Amino acid sequence: MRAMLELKNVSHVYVSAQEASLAVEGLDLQVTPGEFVSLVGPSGCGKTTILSLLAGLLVPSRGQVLIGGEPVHGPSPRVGYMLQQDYLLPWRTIRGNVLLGPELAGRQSRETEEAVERLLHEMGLSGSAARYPHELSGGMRQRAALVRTLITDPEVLLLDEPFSALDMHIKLQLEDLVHHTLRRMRKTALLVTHDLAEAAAMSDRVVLLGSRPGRIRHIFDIPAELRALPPMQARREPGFQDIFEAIWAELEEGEEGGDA
Ligand SMILES: Nc1ncnc2c1ncn2[C@@H]1O[C@H](COP(=O)(O)OP(=O)(O)OP(=O)(O)O)[C@@H](O)[C@H]1O
Repeated sequence: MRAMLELKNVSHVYVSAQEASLAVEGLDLQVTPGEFVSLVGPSGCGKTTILSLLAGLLVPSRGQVLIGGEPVHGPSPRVGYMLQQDYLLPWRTIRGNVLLGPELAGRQSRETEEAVERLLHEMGLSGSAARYPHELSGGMRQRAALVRTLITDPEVLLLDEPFSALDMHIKLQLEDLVHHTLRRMRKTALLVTHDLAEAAAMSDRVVLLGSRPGRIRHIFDIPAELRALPPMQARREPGFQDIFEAIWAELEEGEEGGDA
């Protein structure tokens, strides 16, 4: 099967007037259509750099970055981004925020409006569509941000710590909702997170990176019986602790080896 996301021997150097620093080196990764993959690793190992390369916000210093088999030449509507901060426009209602993407793309239609209402309903936001962002809780705002990302129908979602600013119980609920929605829509997703349990509960595979420079240390396949479950349920399975501890042990080994 052709990869939806592909990094081929990718390295990236940040260059400033004072110095050049090698952020990631020799990355090879393929993510198949509909797969959910997480990137974990110590601070500074290049997780955000990888998302920026895939989003077309950075050009790799070496190697190739491909989406759907095509080289990335800049931001593309095939790719949606969800971040820790929701970046909802405070002067627009939730519905107005969600409709911004289609408006800018000149794709306003009855179908789009119906799709917005459907997604708002699925995210439990129908009753809040006419409210402004400051009137909503953090979890509701992130659900609105997810609707805004999904309404442009990207094939790929890049998720940069989208749950990290939320209270634990809201975070667990949102993990389930995002997992369910992306699976149902058969989206390909790459999640950056510092939370190893979140990565293990939500993903098909977990990519562990080492740092200085960022390199792939190990790729963990999540057992099929866990993958079939919603994240909250997967966390309660006996096999969950084993995979969590395997990732943790590998992360610690890297740090002891001066990798962090
Ligand atoms: N704009 C930049 N200019 C110079 N160096 C940068 C820049 N952005 C990132 N770096 C460096 O590149 C490396 C990778 O950074 P990146 O932000 O991708 O890591 P990360 O794994 O996302 O970190 P964190 O987990 O702390 O968010 C780090 O050493 C960082 O200092």
